Amino acid sequence: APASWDWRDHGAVSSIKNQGTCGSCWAFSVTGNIEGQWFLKNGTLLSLSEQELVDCDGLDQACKGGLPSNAYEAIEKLGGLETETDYSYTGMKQSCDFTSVKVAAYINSSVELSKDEKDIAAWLAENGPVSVALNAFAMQFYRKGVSHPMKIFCNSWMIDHAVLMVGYGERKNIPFWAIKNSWGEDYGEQGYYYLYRGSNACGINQMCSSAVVN
Ligand SMILES: CCC[C@@H](/C=C/S(=O)(=O)c1ccccc1)NC(=O)[C@H](Cc1ccccc1)NC(=O)N1CCC(N2CCOCC2)CC1
Repeated sequence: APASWDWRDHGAVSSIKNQGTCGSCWAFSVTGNIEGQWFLKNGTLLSLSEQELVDCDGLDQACKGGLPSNAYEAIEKLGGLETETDYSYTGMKQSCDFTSVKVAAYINSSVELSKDEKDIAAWLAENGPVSVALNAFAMQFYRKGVSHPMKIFCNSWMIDHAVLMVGYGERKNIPFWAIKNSWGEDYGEQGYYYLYRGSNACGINQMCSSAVVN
């Protein structure tokens, strides 16, 4: 795998979004992954709808949380995702307003990735941004630089947030993951969180997944 990679350099990542007070991070993680998969298959970068998942994904709990694995299944059943413009974000659960006529992107299946950070980096560089989940404790106090929280402050078994891994590299010999968050542009470094790579920090390696677009 390349020593570093960043899908933002290849046009596969949409702009930073803001989930607001709704616990819909799981939906943003999944739309970010599918935006990347769709771009790499069809050459078009779309901004896809999280609100469709909040309102219409009955396997998840809208603003009270969800799992990417459930969301992929729900998207397959619904038939795809509408664009952010067609089904815009309100940050509150409403009645489902999905219409298959407006589907802009669809998926065929999904995959769970290896839990080995070397394999995850190789998969990412080859296939696109990855939906990941982690313990977000350190993220809440993050401002800039490569976050390397002590294990006691970032328990790998208390995973409570879902985000999008868009790249990896090294800063002053410190290996990092570049992570797209959904807490707005003012968060961290222009909306991004940089986490130490190589010690399974905060459980980042535990739940890596991606949609598959054939
Ligand atoms: C209230 C939900 C908040 C929301 C988004 C987080 S957040 O708001 O961005 C945030 C996270 C951490 C600190 C501060 C803010 N978190 C989630 O959606 C997290 C994300 C996650 C956690 C663990 C593994 C994978 C993904 N998921 C969850 O919170 N849930 C996962 C599914 C679970 N279901 C219960 C019923 O039976 C089926 C499963 C409900 C809770």
